[in-house]
Amino acid sequence: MSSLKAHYQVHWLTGQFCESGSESMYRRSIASRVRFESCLYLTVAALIFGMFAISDYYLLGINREFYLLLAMRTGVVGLCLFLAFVIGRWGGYSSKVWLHALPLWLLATGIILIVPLRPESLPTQVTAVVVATMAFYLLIPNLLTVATLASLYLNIGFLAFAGLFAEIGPLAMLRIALLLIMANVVGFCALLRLESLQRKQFALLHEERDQNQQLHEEIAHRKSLETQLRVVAERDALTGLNNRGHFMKLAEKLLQHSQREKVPFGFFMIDVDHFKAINDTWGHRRGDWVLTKIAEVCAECLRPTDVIGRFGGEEFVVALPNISPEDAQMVAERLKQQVADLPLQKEMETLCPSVTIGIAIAHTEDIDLETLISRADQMLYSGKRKGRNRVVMYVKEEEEG
Ligand SMILES: Nc1nc2c(ncn2[C@@H]2O[C@H](COP(=O)(O)OP(=O)(O)OP(=O)(O)O)[C@@H](O)[C@H]2O)c(=O)[nH]1
Repeated sequence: MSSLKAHYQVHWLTGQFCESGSESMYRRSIASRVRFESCLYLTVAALIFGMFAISDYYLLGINREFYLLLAMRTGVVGLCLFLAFVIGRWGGYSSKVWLHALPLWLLATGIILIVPLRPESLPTQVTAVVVATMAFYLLIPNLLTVATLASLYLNIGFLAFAGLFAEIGPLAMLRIALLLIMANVVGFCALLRLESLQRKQFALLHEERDQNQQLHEEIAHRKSLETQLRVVAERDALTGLNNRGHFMKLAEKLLQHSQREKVPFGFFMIDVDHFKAINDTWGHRRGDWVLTKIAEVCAECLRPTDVIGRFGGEEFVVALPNISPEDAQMVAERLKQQVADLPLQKEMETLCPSVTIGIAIAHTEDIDLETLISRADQMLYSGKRKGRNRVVMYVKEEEEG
């Protein structure tokens, strides 16, 4: 936060950002507006300056001074209009500050040059210089240094020419100087205040935007942490299947839903045969690999609505909502076959993986998940006893027998 503040610190005298990066960013953000405003004000100022030719005519009549003034005014107006056009087209405020300064110096020169040609109308010219000074400060936006230098040039030049050509006494000179100093101080302070206020507003907006950005990043980070935590809490680290706890939650919901809808619900208990021998022969690392592959093919065999999980060790469980006993038998047989066809690593070519699957079906009766699991488990062990690599389904008679 404090580094942000330092980043957007405004200089007390120039009204600009102390850091050049921030200043360039600010200038870029207002470049097109400044270009338009400079172009507009410059055109208006040039036209007003030109229109004073009418008063020259009434004051001087047609004589050499009038023609000189007219030539000077025409030159200044023409150049100013040309520069206004150039600024409007290409006047990048951040890189071509001189282009914005040039017309001010031109206008100032024009105003100064009137003094020797019309020395008798000095009071009018003093008013014009005061107005021009204020206009430099207030109408040339965001260029405090440029406006200050141009105003100082105008004021000092005017005073010098007034002293040289207008034959005024020291007291009148002092009065004019004080008036011009006042105009400069007022103009400078007003523009300084405006510039720093605009930059402070810009800084506030950016700080807010940066904070929003940070907040968004924080939210995204938290969301990703949440997802990671959920994965850790719900997934089995080795196979990526649902872990036992999460599987039980999902299976419970599916069973309840099936009972509400009055549709059958199937449950598989799958156990890898002779898995200890696999571990003993090829080591635990390859044993892990076999478990992962079996988990993969099992998951691929199922419908999107079925839910599979690792129950523990080399045991997997599957919940199959809305499935008939015949379909359940078919799915289990397909699953057993997929495991038998498992593509194996070269070193494990002699391995013939197989699984025994116990199935229990909840028809429409009110039965809980624990009972279903225990029935499927009984069938699993019955299959193991009968020689493994088989599918055994729970049927009522068997329970009674
Ligand atoms: N590599 C590996 N082995 C595991 C993992 N979890 C359990 N096991 C092993 O799986 C083996 C299971 O052995 P048993 O319960 O005797 O069953 P089995 O050898 O598959 O024999 P049957 O189930 O009767 O066909 C044990 O040796 C466990 O150490 C595991 O995550 N990775």
